[in-house]
Amino acid sequence: MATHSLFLLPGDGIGTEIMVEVEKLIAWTNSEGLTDFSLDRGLAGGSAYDAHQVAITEEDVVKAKAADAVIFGAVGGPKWDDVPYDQRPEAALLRLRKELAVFANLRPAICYPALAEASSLKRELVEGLDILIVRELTGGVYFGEPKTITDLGDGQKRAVDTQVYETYEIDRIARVAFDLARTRRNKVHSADKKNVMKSGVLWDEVVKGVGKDYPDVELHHILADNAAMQLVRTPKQFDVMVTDNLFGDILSDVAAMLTGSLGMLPSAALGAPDPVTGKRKAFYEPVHGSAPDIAGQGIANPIAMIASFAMALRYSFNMIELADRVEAAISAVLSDGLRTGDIAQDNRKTIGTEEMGAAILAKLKQ
Ligand SMILES: NC(=O)C1=CN([C@@H]2O[C@H](COP(=O)(O)OP(=O)(O)OC[C@H]3O[C@@H](n4cnc5c(N)ncnc54)[C@H](O)[C@@H]3O)[C@@H](O)[C@H]2O)C=CC1
Ligand SMILES: CC(C)CC(=O)C(=O)O
Ligand SMILES: [Mg+2]
Repeated sequence: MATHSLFLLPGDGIGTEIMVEVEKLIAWTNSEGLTDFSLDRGLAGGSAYDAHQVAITEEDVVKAKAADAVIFGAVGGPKWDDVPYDQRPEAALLRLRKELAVFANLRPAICYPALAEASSLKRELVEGLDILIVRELTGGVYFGEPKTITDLGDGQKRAVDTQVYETYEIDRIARVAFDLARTRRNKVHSADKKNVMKSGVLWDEVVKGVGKDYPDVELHHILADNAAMQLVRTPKQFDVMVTDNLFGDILSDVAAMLTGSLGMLPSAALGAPDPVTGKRKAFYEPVHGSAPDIAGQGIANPIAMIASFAMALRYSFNMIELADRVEAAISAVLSDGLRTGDIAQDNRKTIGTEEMGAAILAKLKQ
């Protein structure tokens, strides 16, 4: 029997295209005896809806919960704009995050040296950039109730989303951020909107309380709108940024562009360690979506997906050396000048998804 189980959910659009490249990589690490992964595959999002009229089947939710790690591509697309709201593709993702209770979303934004020119910011602003956004993933306004649209008559409607946080949810994500800061540059920025939101007031109070247990870590408060501005003004002032579900979603897309492209940003979503086994539920996915504008053309950048798999090696399986090797292979192909369209500079020749995946695998084999 294989030592570790992976459940693959490619999803929709470019999700399916980039997952193929990760599968090739896993086939190689397994064949070399570097890993011993068993693989199972399921459907999520529009692909599940087309097959079963649900965003994800109960069977696939059970498999996701049982796996040592879930590797997820991306879901969504205009094809499913008119499906019932609770079966829209994104519902699969939110349900999996909630049911796996993977509350801690690590979104590292690293600017690879060869890509300093690919960012929309000046080289000196992003060269050497290494920041980590720690996003709360299972609470806040994406999940809060009530969540309704009410018909008021006279052509008027009222839409309500509810932002809710409880102390324990803020406390546990803050501890993840402080613990990670200790392995980095000992600095945490906590971003909220305490000037206008009660949830922000509680967020700040709890984060400051947790900060007392980490006197060696510098804690800075920042309003989330200013955080967005500072990320593009002087991004290197940040080390770890902890924030809620909505602000983390937005701020991590901003951070992505500092690295050259949304196609570069991986993520890990982790649950609390099991009190008996110490194992965490874990969910790995690129930060980007299903990119309907380029889906089906074979031109998506697979790096965020492959780097998400590297995060699985690091965080779920403690295979640090192999994770380092995968990341070094990514860095090496970029240094060789290989580029997908999203990270190409100066009308440089570009390669497709498959060629980029193959080039990374070839570097790994060296
Ligand atoms: N985790 C997930 O499954 C997510 C799903 N979505 C869904 O994806 C769909 C499309 O959303 P968008 O707002 O367009 O966001 P998106 O992230 O799919 O695309 C935004 C832009 O970035 C480009 N891009 C993204 N990933 C890329 C890659 N790997 N290589 C090259 N270019 C890349 C796209 O071509 C597009 O121009 C929607 O249905 C949305 O709900 C959005 C974000 C996350
Ligand atoms: C369905 C969305 C919440 C996905 C997204 O944009 C994200 O998690 O970054
Ligand atoms: Mg997002």
